Amino acid sequence: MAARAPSATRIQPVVVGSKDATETVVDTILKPLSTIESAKRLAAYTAVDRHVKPEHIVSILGLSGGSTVPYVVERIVQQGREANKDRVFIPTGFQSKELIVSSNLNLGDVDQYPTIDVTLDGADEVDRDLNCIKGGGACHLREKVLAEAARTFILVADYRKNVEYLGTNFKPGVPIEVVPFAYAKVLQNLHHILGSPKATLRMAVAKAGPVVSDNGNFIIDAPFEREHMEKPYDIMARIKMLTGVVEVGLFCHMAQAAYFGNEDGSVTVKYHDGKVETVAPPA
Ligand SMILES: O=C(CO)[C@H](O)[C@H](O)COP(=O)(O)O
Repeated sequence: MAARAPSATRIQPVVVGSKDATETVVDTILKPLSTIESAKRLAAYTAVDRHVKPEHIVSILGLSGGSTVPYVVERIVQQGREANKDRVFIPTGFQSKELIVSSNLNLGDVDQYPTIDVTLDGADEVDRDLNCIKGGGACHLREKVLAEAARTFILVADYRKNVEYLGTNFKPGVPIEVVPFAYAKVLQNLHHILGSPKATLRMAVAKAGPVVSDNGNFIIDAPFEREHMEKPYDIMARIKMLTGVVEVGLFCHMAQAAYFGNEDGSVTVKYHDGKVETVAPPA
């Protein structure tokens, strides 16, 4: 099944718990898809068409949070009830769980399914080696668990996320989940030992105080200079060694492929072996 061309007038789906949930439902219903949303959807549809075949009736799929993954679910739902009746979908947290339930898909847990056929996930930025920054939505601990559990881990994003080096467009820094008791010490270590003087505790927007993850932890955003981001595995390992750090939002050597929707309606597919493919816009 070929992905449909993005349309400037197509209605954006209303998604329970999306990052845009602050918009009213009426605004969301009336708003046509922007170029960026079209790009996200095109990448998501193409990835689903390639990795979640209608004939793959029995499969376990991991789904993350973020604003791109709802388009993954939209495409999976379009495959129909029969294709989805025996599939099990594993969420990473509140948002993706709501999405699975409201889409009438079968909900599972990684406790029951520690091996997952395919995990599809968004990303904040992806480099030329398919290393990525994740955790803009503070879900990266669970997302990493589902990425590791997956036989195939696929990234889906729009063109802004397709970069040579991490940190090119995504400026808040590397998301780091920390145990609340340890946050001040981890911040101090990031500032003075690991070379991220601007690392900050992420504050909530519609609540006083810090963002609290689905695991009850805090999130630190730590920007690093290019020299560190060119070797993301090294800096990830050093951050992870700090006492109190639960997980680092750098996913290195994990993805098999990344799908990027482009402004012109094409999709760039990058593979872990360095191959790059351009899927032309649908006629
Ligand atoms: O890592 C994530 C959540 O922790 C998201 O995948 C990432 O923030 C990308 O989000 P979006 O699809 O909204 O751009």
